[in-house]
Amino acid sequence: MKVAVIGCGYVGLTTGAALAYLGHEVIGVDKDESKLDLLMKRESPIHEQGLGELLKDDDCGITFTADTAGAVADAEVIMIAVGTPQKENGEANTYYVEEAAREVAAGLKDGRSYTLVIKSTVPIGTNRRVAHVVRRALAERGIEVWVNFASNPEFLREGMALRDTFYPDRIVVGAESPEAVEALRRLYRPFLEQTFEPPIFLPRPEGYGLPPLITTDPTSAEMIKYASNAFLAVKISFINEIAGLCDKVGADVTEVARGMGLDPRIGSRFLGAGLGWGGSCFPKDTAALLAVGTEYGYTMPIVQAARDVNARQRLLILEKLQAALKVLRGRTIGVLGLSFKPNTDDVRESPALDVIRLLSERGAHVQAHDPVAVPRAVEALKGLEVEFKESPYEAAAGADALILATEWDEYRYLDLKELARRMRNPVLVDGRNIYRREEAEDAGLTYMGVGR
Ligand SMILES: NC(=O)C1=CN([C@@H]2O[C@H](COP(=O)(O)OP(=O)(O)OC[C@H]3O[C@@H](n4cnc5c(N)ncnc54)[C@H](O)[C@@H]3O)[C@@H](O)[C@H]2O)C=CC1
Ligand SMILES: O=C(O)[C@H]1O[C@H](OP(=O)(O)OP(=O)(O)OC[C@H]2O[C@@H](n3ccc(=O)[nH]c3=O)[C@H](O)[C@@H]2O)[C@H](O)[C@@H](O)[C@@H]1O
Repeated sequence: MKVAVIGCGYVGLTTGAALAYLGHEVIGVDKDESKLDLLMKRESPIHEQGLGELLKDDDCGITFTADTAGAVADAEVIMIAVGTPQKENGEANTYYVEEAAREVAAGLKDGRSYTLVIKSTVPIGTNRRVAHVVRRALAERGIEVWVNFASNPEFLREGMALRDTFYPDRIVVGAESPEAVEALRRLYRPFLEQTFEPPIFLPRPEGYGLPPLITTDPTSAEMIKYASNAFLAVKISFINEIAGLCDKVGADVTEVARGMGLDPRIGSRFLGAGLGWGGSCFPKDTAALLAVGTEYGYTMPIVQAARDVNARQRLLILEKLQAALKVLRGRTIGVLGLSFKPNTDDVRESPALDVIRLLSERGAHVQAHDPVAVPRAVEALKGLEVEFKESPYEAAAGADALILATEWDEYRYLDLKELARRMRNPVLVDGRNIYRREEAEDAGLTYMGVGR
């Protein structure tokens, strides 16, 4: 099928490249010139496992342009995957989605039919709103075009974006018209039936079954997306709340999570206590859900509490440091990890950066390391005096304490004795609970985890 994807960020680029690999004729549109320059050279503007390889793969014939109207004219399916950032009042900003919709409408051809899909995470009612925007624009142009609208929320995780796209847990389509559902069923058939030959670097996971296609109305589809993210955020905040109590009573939250997670009704995933959640989605999507509630005069105390607990997690780490060092002002603190999670260079709402900001506010000097996210962190932390180091050992050198903020694999196998030797004061705050206490203490470190 001919597909146009508007917005080549994490979602648009991953989806577009994967659909092109399946054999669809995909054209990706973006307005960001520096991004487009890289894409034209078939280089990935984001650090995402396998994406660079996929873009260079002969089977992935995706092309790129800045011209939305030209890209959509002959497309059968048009996907909008632009950002929906948080507004000051917490609401999701749908400006970019509506702008993209207007640009799409300007390119549609008289007498043709299209399926217009919203992949961005958008507040309830946005699909209807976009339909209105497009129909009005077409009426102004005085042309007759049949547009079938669909909401097709995305569930991929950064760092695993291609894996989640090729091997999804489910595909959700919210549409009023059977034509839209049929178009998306055709588009995704190779994923639904797993009939494609997996890319060499992305083998089909063992035991992976076929993903269900959930068809529903657009409003429910929009709600599925927000409810899923909010639930995951609540789950992490719940274990973090338990971790705080574990600290007080002397239990080990990793043991508690293991014991809880074996109950299939609970499940073991997303019970990792630590610095809390960040990223471009949980913070913004929980805020957006609360804002929708407010619009209807409806409070959502569980989602609110998840956010409160999450904000408190960052402060708890500082309290641990204060307990160990007494005074933070004038201290040197090493920070390992800057991205909001491993395997990505995304630092949006990163817990690591929040901790660095708090440390700087309290007069501590920070020296940080990250395997890939330093350039983005430099940008995000502009104005703060943070030193960026080439290796984790350099980040530890001369430090009064070291905080493990992001659990990159390379931090799992550090020579802890060497870290301790390089530090002025060998205090290790394990903000992701990846080390064993005995191992750290044997290496001469004073160990502090979260909830253990
Ligand atoms: N990042 C993630 O892991 C996931 C994100 N989402 C949702 O998907 C949406 C997109 O997120 P990301 O891909 O992370 O955003 P992003 O910020 O990485 O990419 C958005 C892209 O859209 C481009 N853009 C904006 N307006 C445009 C226009 N009028 N025409 C063409 N291009 C335009 C921007 O230049 C940018 O490259 C958001 O609503 C987000 O909540 C959903 C699931 C996962
Ligand atoms: O809507 C989105 O954008 C996406 O948001 C999340 O994906 P992502 O933000 O990429 O990353 P996650 O793996 O969910 O991690 C989010 C945050 O939670 C933290 N986390 C995760 C798991 C855990 O046990 N503990 C924990 O603190 C991570 O460190 C990270 O800061 C969801 O997992 C995706 O399904 C969704 O599509």
